[in-house]
Amino acid sequence: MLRIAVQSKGRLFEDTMSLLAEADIKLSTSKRTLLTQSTNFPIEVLFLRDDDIPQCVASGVADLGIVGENEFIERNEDADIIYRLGFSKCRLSLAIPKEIEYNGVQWFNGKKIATSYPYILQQYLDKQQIEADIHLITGSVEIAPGIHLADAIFDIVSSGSTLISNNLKEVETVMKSEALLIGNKALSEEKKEILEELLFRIRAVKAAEDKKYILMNVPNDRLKEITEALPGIKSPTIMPLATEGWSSIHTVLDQKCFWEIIGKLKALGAQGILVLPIEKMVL
Ligand SMILES: Nc1ncnc2c1ncn2[C@@H]1O[C@H](COP(=O)(O)OP(=O)(O)OP(=O)(O)O)[C@@H](O)[C@H]1O
Ligand SMILES: O=P(O)(O)OC[C@H]1O[C@H](OP(=O)(O)OP(=O)(O)O)[C@H](O)[C@@H]1O
Ligand SMILES: [Mg+2]
Repeated sequence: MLRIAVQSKGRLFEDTMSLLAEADIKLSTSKRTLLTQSTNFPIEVLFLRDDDIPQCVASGVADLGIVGENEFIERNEDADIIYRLGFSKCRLSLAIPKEIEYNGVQWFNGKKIATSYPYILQQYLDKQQIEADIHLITGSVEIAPGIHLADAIFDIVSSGSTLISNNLKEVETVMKSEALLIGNKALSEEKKEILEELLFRIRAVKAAEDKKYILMNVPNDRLKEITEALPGIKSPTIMPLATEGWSSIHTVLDQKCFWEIIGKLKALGAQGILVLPIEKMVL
């Protein structure tokens, strides 16, 4: 049985639980315990604070973990990055009071910077040859300049709205982050096999993300133009309709180019366009 450490509550929790659910890993959710076994897959889930996940995986207490890249790098623990999960995207940035005129990273020399990420910040400052005083705080970092606890902050930014509401501006982006699946470096062969099965499912779920299955009716004399306009995963499926002179085209489209393509297809004579979500995709 594989043991995976996940965040018990917070920013990573919901996406992590949805990913496991979409991979058809059922958990007994009736009682909220620290450790829950799956009822249909050889895995058990250990719920922890995200700070503790890297060490737990590196030491082998858990075989796998799902944690933010920022936290994984900060903890500097020896574990493998197995898969980049693509959710909880954010960045770690330096920010300063918005009225200050900023003239480059040298501004931070001799300044006091509040952060929960001292290791990543120190590495960055060393690289930039800046000497600053790092003030460690574990939460509400953005308030620090406002209460004269520090001159600047180094923290997570996503939409930037927390910075704005604290009268701060982002001046340097130090690293980008997303949720990672990390793994212990010495998994047994049996555990590696379970991990492969888990990865197979995760890949299928991820491949289907942002993809749509579309079907439409097209007059046969437009088939060539319409199929050429479709950037499907392979060539589309074409089937004759009961109505003489018409066919049905089925294909998979990227959500990103969806509206652009749909407009083109309609203009080329496609009718009755149906768009369906895809649950999983095995490529
Ligand atoms: N605003 C955001 N947008 C996107 N991702 C974020 C955001 N804030 C945090 N994250 C990501 O989610 C992770 C967990 O954030 P959260 O705020 O839940 O952490 P926490 O308060 O340290 O939780 P815990 O109680 O588990 O220690 C962060 O390490 C980061 O990778
Ligand atoms: O750029 P934004 O979209 O505003 O996001 C950034 C904020 O999000 C996180 O805090 P969260 O809201 O999770 O609260 P927390 O401080 O309790 O962790 C993070 O610590 C930042 O404060
Ligand atoms: Mg934490």
